[in-house]
Amino acid sequence: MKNENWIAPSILSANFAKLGEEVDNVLKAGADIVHFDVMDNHFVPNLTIGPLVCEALRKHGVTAPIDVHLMVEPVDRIVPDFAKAGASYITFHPEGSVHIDRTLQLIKDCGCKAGLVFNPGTPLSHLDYVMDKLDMILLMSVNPGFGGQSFLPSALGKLREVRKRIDDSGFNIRLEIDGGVNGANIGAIKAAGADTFVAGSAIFGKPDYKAIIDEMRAEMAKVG
Ligand SMILES: O=C(CO)[C@H](O)[C@H](O)COP(=O)(O)O
Ligand SMILES: [Fe+2]
Repeated sequence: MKNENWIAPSILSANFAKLGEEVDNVLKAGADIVHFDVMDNHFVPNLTIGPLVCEALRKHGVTAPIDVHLMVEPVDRIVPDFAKAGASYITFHPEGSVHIDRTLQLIKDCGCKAGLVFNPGTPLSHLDYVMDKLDMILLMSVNPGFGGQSFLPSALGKLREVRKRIDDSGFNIRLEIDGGVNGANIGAIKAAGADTFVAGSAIFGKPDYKAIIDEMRAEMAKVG
């Protein structure tokens, strides 16, 4: 199954002092979904934003899907709060949950789409018995915790492997890549099988969001 390509700006690199405006502008510039990085200063050495900010974006009028990437441990306690706050997708790292299957079910029971996130060094065996519960698989192409890092090329082989697993499964699961994505590497990333592209510093670091999003789409179009 072939999904539309989605560009997902990571608001980690946005100007938090005017977040509503930043999200409006990036969506107006052609972004498809909003990538929302949640860090707890425990699972990763950084501390960011929680359900209150997600709710504030919804109250501000954001209607695009919000893709909540939970870099927290433990995961379950915060899932219902994000669902109530308006999250569309909730993804988490297997290392953050004692019972992966239970957490995926919890996310779905809360009315959200569910996904698993793999650090560069996390084995794909965590996928083995849960493919039927997944709406998204997110591969990290940096170690999580900070924006602005360089893309790890080992992610390309891992993407190809997961693309095959998804296609073989017959389920409609999005394949998202996160970390160091930019106009220069997005074509190779798409060719390796991704359909959802998180980019933080590459978009918010530029003065013209539309120009960089257009460039990313043009680079993807080159690989078909
Ligand atoms: O989850 C993340 C970091 O843990 C971010 O989504 C990611 O790093 C995006 O930022 P950039 O595109 O600048 O690498
Ligand atoms: Fe992320």
